[in-house]
Amino acid sequence: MTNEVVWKSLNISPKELTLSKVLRCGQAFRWRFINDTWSCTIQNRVLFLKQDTTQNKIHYCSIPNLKDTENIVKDYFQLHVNLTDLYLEWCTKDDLFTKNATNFEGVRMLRQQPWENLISFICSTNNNVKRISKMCESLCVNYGTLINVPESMSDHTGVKLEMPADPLPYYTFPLPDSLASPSVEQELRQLGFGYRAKFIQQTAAMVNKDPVLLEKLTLSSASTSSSETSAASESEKQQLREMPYDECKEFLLQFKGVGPKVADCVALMSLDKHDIVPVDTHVYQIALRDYKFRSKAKSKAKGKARGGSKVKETGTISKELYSEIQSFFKDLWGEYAGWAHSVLFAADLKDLNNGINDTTGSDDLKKGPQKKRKLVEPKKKDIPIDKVKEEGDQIPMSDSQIRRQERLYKRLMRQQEAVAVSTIDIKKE
Ligand SMILES: Nc1nc2[nH]c(O)nc2c(=O)[nH]1
Repeated sequence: MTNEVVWKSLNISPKELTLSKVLRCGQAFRWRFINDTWSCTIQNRVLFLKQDTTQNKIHYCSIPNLKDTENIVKDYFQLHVNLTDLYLEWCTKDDLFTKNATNFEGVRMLRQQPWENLISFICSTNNNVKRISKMCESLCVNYGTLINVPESMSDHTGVKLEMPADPLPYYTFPLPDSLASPSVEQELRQLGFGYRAKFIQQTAAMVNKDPVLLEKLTLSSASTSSSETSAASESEKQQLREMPYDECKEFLLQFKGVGPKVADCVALMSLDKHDIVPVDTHVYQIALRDYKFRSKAKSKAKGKARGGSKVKETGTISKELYSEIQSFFKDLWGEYAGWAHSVLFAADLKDLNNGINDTTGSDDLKKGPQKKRKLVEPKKKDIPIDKVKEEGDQIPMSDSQIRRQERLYKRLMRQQEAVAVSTIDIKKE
């Protein structure tokens, strides 16, 4: 590899893209920020980004210096979508958006690789951003491929550049074949993944043994088209990004550890389903607390209007309530509802708020009006929405913690329809 790096620039204002918000708002989990530079491995390169808000520029370069990096950046941030116009539209439609999105400009939806996104959100079940990030990093370090970054490089004019000093090497996110072997489950347990270890290994094994699944989930370039060398026939390929939402969701739900919320996060964050709002505790709380959402089904059936009463003691909600909340936001914000939700999700995260939202002194996210819930058996068809309370915030977790989580989780998973809706736990980071 030549030690030459070429920094290039895109003209883009913080209103259109604010890296410090977007790369920390619970969509992607592997971005590092060192010496004013963001970096992450993406499609077999390390991508470096610097934002200059005064000049309305984002500088980027990659190692190795590959020709398609500009396309990768534009595609990853979906720069063809005018976010300023979308904010204006959401503000016109929704006064609360106007109020809550203040200071949250430039939060756009990333367009991530579906395979990585799927595994990251399997990790996100009952978890917080910090721990999800540690797990993703751990997957890369243990199962990814090293990308060598020289300490010093020159730019294309020969001027010597110091790369941001980073003590940690860069690894790619592992492909399914690296995670598919049965021994991976035990290894991941030892690394502190708990019950997620099994889901990751099983999902990887499913994808690894089926060329059609592999093709659909591991897109090789920024485009939606598949590679010409694929073993899958045209009809089998049916690209997920072009598929209708229902079919796409059905496809995602076949994987282990994937429930409605995880599937919706992948549909929104990787597969162009821009209108989809993944419903978890926090979105549910935003609906109740800020939007005074009330379930119509409930008020019709029992003459009672409080949506809050619909989260059962099991911490689950019905499929109907899940779709009711999803439709509520879609009706409110329109075809980019999923993007709008991400702005409010970011605004609700304390890490991005310098503690402004730190009303409880202990949580990742603002607290809603919900009562403490006991964990009891959910009914069939209920979707677990709430966090399972965790005692520790560090990985590896203790064996007893893992066993406890497994017991709780298995109990929920036993129910026919009660597949996991992952949440970010609300522990302080
Ligand atoms: N509803 C959402 N849930 C999330 N979890 C997570 O890690 N990110 C999100 C998100 O953006 N929305």
